[in-house]
Amino acid sequence: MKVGIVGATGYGGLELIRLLHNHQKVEKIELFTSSDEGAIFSQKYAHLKKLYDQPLQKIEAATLAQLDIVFTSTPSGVSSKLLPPLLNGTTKFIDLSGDFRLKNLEDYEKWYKKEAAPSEVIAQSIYGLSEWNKEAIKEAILIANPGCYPTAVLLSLLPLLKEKLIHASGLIIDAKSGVSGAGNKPSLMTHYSETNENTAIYKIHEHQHIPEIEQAMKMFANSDSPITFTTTLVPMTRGILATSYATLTNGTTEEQLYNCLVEQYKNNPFVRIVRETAKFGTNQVYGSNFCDIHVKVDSRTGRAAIVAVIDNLVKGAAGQAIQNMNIQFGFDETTGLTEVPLFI
Ligand SMILES: NC(=O)C1=CN([C@@H]2O[C@H](COP(=O)(O)OP(=O)(O)OC[C@H]3O[C@@H](n4cnc5c(N)ncnc54)[C@H](OP(=O)(O)O)[C@@H]3O)[C@@H](O)[C@H]2O)C=CC1
Ligand SMILES: CC(=O)N[C@@H](CCC(=O)OP(=O)(O)O)C(=O)O
Repeated sequence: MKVGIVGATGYGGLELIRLLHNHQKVEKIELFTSSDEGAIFSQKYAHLKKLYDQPLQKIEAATLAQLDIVFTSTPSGVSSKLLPPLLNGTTKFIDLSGDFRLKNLEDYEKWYKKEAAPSEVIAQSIYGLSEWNKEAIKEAILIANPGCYPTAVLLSLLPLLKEKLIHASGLIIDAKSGVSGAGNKPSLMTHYSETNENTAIYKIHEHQHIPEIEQAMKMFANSDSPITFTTTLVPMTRGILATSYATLTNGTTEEQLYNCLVEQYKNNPFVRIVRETAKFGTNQVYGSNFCDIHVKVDSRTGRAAIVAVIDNLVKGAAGQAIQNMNIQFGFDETTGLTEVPLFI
């Protein structure tokens, strides 16, 4: 099949290339840019020399229409305008930005502080949380790939909320991310001298992933309590660790939480439930499409800590997007995604 990547020069785009390179069903990868048409890709990225010595192409509807699938790995606020005129009913699109995730346009404009995508396009987009929306993903023409933080949070909490083993109200979610989550555009936020030897909380109670998490909790677990969600930037390149603190419903035991997660994901190769462990961290999923989940009950307080780790660029972005492509095209879900985590 023929695949296009719009935004190939960004971190999400580079990760799509790395993973699609070894995908058995992909015969051709075409790369598109909005800013550097004609540039030889491997001259921008030396690690791709002899692999991608091809020119970056202009984003044109007619060119994209010849491809089976196009990934748009462009910033929120860009995808909303770029993508709608490219839709042709045949080529499938997977967008990595936040522009087609929120069904309520007012929510988008409030949290992203940008103009929303056209409502008719939002209406046809399918939320690409692979493990929870497979039937809809199979039929989708436009997939809104989930945000990196929501992926970790939702995979770990949805089964427990659905089975009412934890209270939906009063959920506190403390998530930490590596700096690549902010993309490759330099900023004061991600400048080396601001991130090295530092850990900083940001967008407190204002993060754009709050409405996305709440929307999916309602959609998949019929739970509509507001969440407290905070994000912290830590001095590492990749990785998200999201810890949720939840009050247990009457009599829930650690065993029940564990069994519920195991049962939910028994046929899902990328979600691993880790039982006893001395430590639990982002390096156990580094470079891979795994989401690892660990739960621990505090009997003194009646609360559980539910922890999830992912690689933000893989399960949090490009890997999940390819998993969705596999589901859409009827390939084995793991095709091209069998990398063992780098760990050390
Ligand atoms: N980084 C992460 O961990 C995650 C990112 N995401 C989302 O994925 C998307 C891509 O993220 P990421 O790769 O990190 O971002 P980057 O900033 O690294 O890359 C974005 C790319 O988009 C292209 N672009 C910028 N402006 C335009 C435009 N006006 N028209 C077309 N293309 C444009 C640029 O390429 P060029 O100039 O060549 O066109 C740029 O390289 C974002 O929406 C992000 O929110 C989602 C989950 C995780
Ligand atoms: C570390 C870091 O800065 N992460 C970004 C994640 C961006 C993202 O995924 O934004 P979309 O909703 O547009 O996809 C953030 O917290 O905003």
